[in-house]
Amino acid sequence: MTGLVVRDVHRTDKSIVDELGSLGVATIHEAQGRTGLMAARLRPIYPGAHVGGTAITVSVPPGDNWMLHVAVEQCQEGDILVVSPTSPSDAGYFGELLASAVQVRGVRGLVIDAGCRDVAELSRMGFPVWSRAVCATGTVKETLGDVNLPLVCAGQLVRPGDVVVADDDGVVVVPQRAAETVLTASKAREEKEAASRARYLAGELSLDVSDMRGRLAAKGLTYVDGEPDA
Ligand SMILES: O=C([O-])CC(=O)C(=O)O
Ligand SMILES: [Mg+2]
Repeated sequence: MTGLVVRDVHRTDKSIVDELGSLGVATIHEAQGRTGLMAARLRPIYPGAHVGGTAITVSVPPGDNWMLHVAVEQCQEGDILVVSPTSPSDAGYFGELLASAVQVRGVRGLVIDAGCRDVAELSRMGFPVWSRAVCATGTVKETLGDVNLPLVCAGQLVRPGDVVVADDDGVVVVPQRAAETVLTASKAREEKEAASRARYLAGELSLDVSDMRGRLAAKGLTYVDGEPDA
């Protein structure tokens, strides 16, 4: 297909998105059954960024950022741009100019399985990007792609309007239909970890806090004095 598709988005409820966005990527990933995590090659361009938002998906040809300009018009407050090239590319698709254009529209960040550039300016602007490369190579505006169709980005299926949360640990996608359930499970996990943390800080061993001793013994772990038998 050579034609361009720009589709309307039905976004996840904002209060759920914002609550998920306040939780860590590792927590959410665990709470949704260790699913949804994008490949570890996506790294933040500066440390400490932590955002949650609704996905605007952009499928782009290698070395061509035209569809990003088309996508800007579709963005609303609370969105995160999720960009994936149809073939691998490290080119610098996105920089401070495009960031200016989307930041005024309330976009919270960019996730791109390709390159970005102008990272000093992006850092100064406080516009977070998770990318597979930082690369000054420019891109052209020649070939159409798609905006707001489901796509695969860094190994994960992302549908427009899904929840995307990103922090120093990586990027996780929460499908819109599961968002409320995953939020509940994530909050429960946070509470459980808070209780464990308090016990660790009080000097208890994780072996006891998590009842591991019986399972270790069942596996045959033995404690010996001196040298183990050869
Ligand atoms: O202009 C581009 O193609 C990408 C860029 O550097 C910017 O957005 O500032
Ligand atoms: Mg630039």
